[in-house]
Amino acid sequence: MTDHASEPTPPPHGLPAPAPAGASALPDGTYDGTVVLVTGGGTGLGKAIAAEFARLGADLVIASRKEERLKAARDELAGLGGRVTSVPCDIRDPDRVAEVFDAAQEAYGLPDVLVNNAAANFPVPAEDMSPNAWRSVVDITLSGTFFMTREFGRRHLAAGTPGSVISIGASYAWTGGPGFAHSAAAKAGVKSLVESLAVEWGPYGIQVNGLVPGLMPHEDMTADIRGNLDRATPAQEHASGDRQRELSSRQPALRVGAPRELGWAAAFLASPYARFITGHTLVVDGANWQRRGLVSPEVVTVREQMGRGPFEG
Ligand SMILES: CCCCC/C=C/C(=O)SCCNC(=O)CCNC(=O)[C@H](O)C(C)(C)COP(=O)(O)OP(=O)(O)OC[C@H]1O[C@@H](n2cnc3c(N)ncnc32)[C@H](O)[C@@H]1OP(=O)(O)O
Ligand SMILES: NC(=O)C1=CN([C@@H]2O[C@H](COP(=O)(O)OP(=O)(O)OC[C@H]3O[C@@H](n4cnc5c(N)ncnc54)[C@H](OP(=O)(O)O)[C@@H]3O)[C@@H](O)[C@H]2O)C=CC1
Repeated sequence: MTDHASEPTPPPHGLPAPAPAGASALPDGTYDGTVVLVTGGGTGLGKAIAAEFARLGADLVIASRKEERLKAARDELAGLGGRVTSVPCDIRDPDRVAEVFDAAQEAYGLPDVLVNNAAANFPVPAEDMSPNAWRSVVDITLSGTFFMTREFGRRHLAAGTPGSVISIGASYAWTGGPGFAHSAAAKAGVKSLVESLAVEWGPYGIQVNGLVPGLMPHEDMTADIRGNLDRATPAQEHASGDRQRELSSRQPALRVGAPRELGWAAAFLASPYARFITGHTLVVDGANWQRRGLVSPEVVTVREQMGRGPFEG
């Protein structure tokens, strides 16, 4: 019998690194002749998702509020493959949403794939959250996602054509998100929409799935979200540029995710190789959301974590 106790244990090394940028598991040209609409496609994870579709031949439509960002991303994405157009839009406004689809149809045709990536979020203790702060996050994240999805569904039902919707979620849709009550509630709504609409629209050939990123730092992160990461890591780590290493040490994968890993998952979910997958939300986070310790850590209130004093009413 082997005495395992006497064998030295190799140090943990985490999950392997992803394939290099520019690689793809899907055949070249998988999205040739296909139109993909990505909300929030001008920044961060939305841009990374759009890039993977573009590499596989898709024509892209990216939509969000800020025209300058969209233009910069459009130029970047245009170098990857298909054509790219951008349409300024606040997804909270159903009329503007309809105009995005009109513009997309005029440019390339009715989008075959919709990626609901745009969302809003900032950490705030629930007792400090103003009604407008709540509404802003819930309206963008949940209502905006619904308005986009409804418009996509209506147009495909009218045309009798199939389609695929991917809505970007967050793992606190299952767990709750202390300090992010508005966003967690909205993302729980998004997950529920995925499940409802997959059944409603399956008979019409429309797939509806969710896709959840883990910690995937990128240069476009808002100051609010970046500030939250700063709280999670010691100040000297930011100064020395070692924050990435510090963040990695807090993940079961012993590394953070690369945005392209989310892009690859999106490209798979909307592809011909995933036609029987619908109503599902796929989590791409190296199992971080399932993490539990043998011993529970000490409770620290959200106010304390954010360095806030007592509630002042
Ligand atoms: C680390 C864990 C992450 C968990 C996973 C999820 C991640 C993400 O979702 S990351 C995506 C983050 N990206 C964004 O949020 C991009 C878009 N966001 C924004 O543009 C702003 O953050 C926005 C939502 C505040 C902008 O919406 P807009 O309607 O233009 O907002 P206003 O500036 O008018 O503000 C509305 C309302 O919200 C209050 N508010 C804004 N920031 C904060 C804050 N940091 N803390 C508390 N309250 C905030 C603002 O004061 C307004 O309320 P009133 O003052 O009562 O009018
Ligand atoms: N980064 C992370 O660690 C995680 C991210 N997520 C989710 O991933 C997705 C992408 O996040 P990430 O790339 O990090 O965030 P970003 O802040 O980079 O992207 C958010 C995008 O949404 C757009 N947007 C915001 N409000 C509106 C609006 N009212 N109408 C239209 N577009 C809007 C923004 O563009 P503009 O300002 O031009 O309108 C921006 O392009 C989101 O759904 C987020 O909730 C989930 C878990 C973790």
